[in-house]
Amino acid sequence: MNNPVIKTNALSYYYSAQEKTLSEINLQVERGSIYGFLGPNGSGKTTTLSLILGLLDSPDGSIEIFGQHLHSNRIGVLKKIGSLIESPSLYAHLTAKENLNVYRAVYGASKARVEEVLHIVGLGDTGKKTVKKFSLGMKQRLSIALALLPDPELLILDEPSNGLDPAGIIELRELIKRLNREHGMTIVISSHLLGEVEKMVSHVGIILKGKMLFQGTLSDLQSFQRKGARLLINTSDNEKAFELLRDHQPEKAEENVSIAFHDLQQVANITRILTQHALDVYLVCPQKNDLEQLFIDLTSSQS
Ligand SMILES: Nc1ncnc2c1ncn2[C@@H]1O[C@H](COP(=O)(O)OP(=O)(O)OP(=O)(O)O)[C@@H](O)[C@H]1O
Repeated sequence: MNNPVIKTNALSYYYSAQEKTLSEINLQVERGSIYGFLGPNGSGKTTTLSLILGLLDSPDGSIEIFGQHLHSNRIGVLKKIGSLIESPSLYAHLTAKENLNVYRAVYGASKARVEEVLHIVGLGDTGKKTVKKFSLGMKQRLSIALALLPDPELLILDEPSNGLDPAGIIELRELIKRLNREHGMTIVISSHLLGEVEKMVSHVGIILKGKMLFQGTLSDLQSFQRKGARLLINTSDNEKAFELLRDHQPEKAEENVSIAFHDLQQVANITRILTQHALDVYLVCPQKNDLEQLFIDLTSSQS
């Protein structure tokens, strides 16, 4: 198996002596993966990513990137990482290309690379348009273009969807998938919304209050989610539906009847029972755990 691109070992961090912000985080990112780093606001995502990028000092535990200790190979390691952790300063009165040319010298990138990254992020045809006329999504893609200048092997994006409208989120998602698929980049993307990243990630790490609750492939997470999932049912007579589904240990959920969801065959069986008893079926809908519910389930499965 490939060596992981990022491997932290019992990574802990204190902003102040009294408060442990991160507690023994073992984060592992496989080469070629898109790793969704999920957690609610304040759970420690930015702190973890800042440590991985060498922006914060003196954690407990260790960080290995590309198989090397960050501590002793800082410059060599960081050269191969592109990141977007705080919005970079974009010059509003300059075009996308002019902005990239300002940063080009910093990264020692060629003029050809500027054209290349403009094209990759889909800003190749913005010509003379200055950044002040860009949408937020375009600004975000330009920020990613800056991170791509050094042609990194690993791209770390901290909450890049923040503030974007649905169209901007879709464009960003397509860009991330393309960078991974066509340019072989390993990507770490943090978010507080599972729904926002689950259409693109291959792996997921979930952090809550500085502790890693879950780490695995997206399908591992989906099987976990299914375990706690419920089926919502709404019919022309929910009282009767409740009685008919007694064997499934139904619960009342607002205007619906809710039962534990197992598989799609169960949906077919239930619909048949209900229609055979002349009930009109308005809704039979598997309700996947959202991130909030998942946190509750993951937390309770650990206690
Ligand atoms: N510079 C700092 N000094 C002291 N405490 C901090 C500092 N930065 C973050 N914290 C605290 O550390 C905890 C983790 O914050 P962090 O920013 O890593 O979380 P996050 O998951 O990235 O959340 P968000 O999505 O809101 O940025 C929070 O309780 C936060 O208040």
